[in-house]
Amino acid sequence: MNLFDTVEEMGHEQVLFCHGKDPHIKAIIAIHDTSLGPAMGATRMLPYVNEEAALKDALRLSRGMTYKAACANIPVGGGKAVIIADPADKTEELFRAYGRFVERLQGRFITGQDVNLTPENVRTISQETNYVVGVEEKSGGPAPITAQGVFLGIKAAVKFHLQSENLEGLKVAVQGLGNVGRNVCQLLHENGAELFVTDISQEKAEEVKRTLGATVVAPDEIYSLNVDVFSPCALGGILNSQTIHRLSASIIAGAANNQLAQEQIHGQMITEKGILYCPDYVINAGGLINVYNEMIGYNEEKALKQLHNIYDTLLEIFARAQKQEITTNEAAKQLAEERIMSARKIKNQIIVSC
Ligand SMILES: NC(=O)C1=CN([C@@H]2O[C@H](COP(=O)(O)OP(=O)(O)OC[C@H]3O[C@@H](n4cnc5c(N)ncnc54)[C@H](O)[C@@H]3O)[C@@H](O)[C@H]2O)C=CC1
Ligand SMILES: O=C(O)C(=O)Cc1c[nH]c2ccccc12
Repeated sequence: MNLFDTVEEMGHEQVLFCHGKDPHIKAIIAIHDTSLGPAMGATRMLPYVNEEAALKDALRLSRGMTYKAACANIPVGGGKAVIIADPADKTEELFRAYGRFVERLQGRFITGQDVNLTPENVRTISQETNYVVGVEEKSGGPAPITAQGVFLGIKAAVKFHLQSENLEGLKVAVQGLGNVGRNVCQLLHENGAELFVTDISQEKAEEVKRTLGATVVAPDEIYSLNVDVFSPCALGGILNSQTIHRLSASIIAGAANNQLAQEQIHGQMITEKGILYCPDYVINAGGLINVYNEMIGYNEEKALKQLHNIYDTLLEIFARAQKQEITTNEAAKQLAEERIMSARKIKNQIIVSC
């Protein structure tokens, strides 16, 4: 990968390679765009197969955060960080060292808990920096709010694509029953939907079967079920050339980040199959909305209003995509870029007039 060509093409402002010998640490902080405000994005820890995979993840996730904030109409920018390590090798020193890197950015980047980090790990990071939000005790964690946003997204997609405002009897396949997926299942069940679920944890699947009457399937079977909605709430990259042709759902609406393995190619394949795709960074903005409001002083009414905007924003994106004959992903990107451009113009006007 030619690094500067890639960041130029993707539009990143800054990429930081954080390295330390004692304690040993390798982390990448990617700051995509701060036109709308400081870059926000949670930190994940994974034993990436190689450094290029880690960099790609950080670059793509941070750009997704910029679009997420812009589509949610929140005045923050996009960033994301990855710590390259096996979660089995976590130490207090590692998290403290990472916290010092974040502190040195003096608020240009604000982070929190993502894949493989616990609230305790985030508390350790916050011993070295104030630029951490969303530690569980304060707000109950962002996952339940993210799930509410996904639920609203499913409702918007059902209204647009199936011309129905009622979820009664709707068949939904949920992949991943973690903090978000489990809550999505609960909301769907309460609204009369029929659930088909999978998780690599048999225990989690059994719990949802027992409490919500869901049908449990093996992880690989989730794609080919005869359902109305496929809701990916586990991993990224699951919409690819192997899986898309197996789908019979007419709507894709889930929480996972980076669902499309390759945005253009797979976004197009989905559209050609007549499937309505809810762009991941639009439908899963609830977590960001929650931590942002926590940061500025939580006001429930305001946070819920922003959350409910996910419904209208998705309807606007679906209509735009239909009208211009583009993918929903392209329509969402257009909307985000328009908002960022106008924020930049206003900033420049202020600078010029001073
Ligand atoms: N927690 C939040 O507020 C937000 C989460 N997201 C994204 O949503 C997704 C889910 O997040 P959480 O629920 O917080 O994570 P989590 O780690 O609590 O849950 C993920 C679940 O997926 C399961 N899983 C992993 N591989 C699987 C496979 N191959 N097949 C089936 N199940 C599998 C895991 O066993 C786990 O139960 C992630 O991609 C995350 O990046 C996005 C925005 C906000
Ligand atoms: O939506 C995402 O991918 C996020 O990273 C949202 C998020 C959850 N917890 C946080 C803490 C600080 C900044 C963003 C987040």
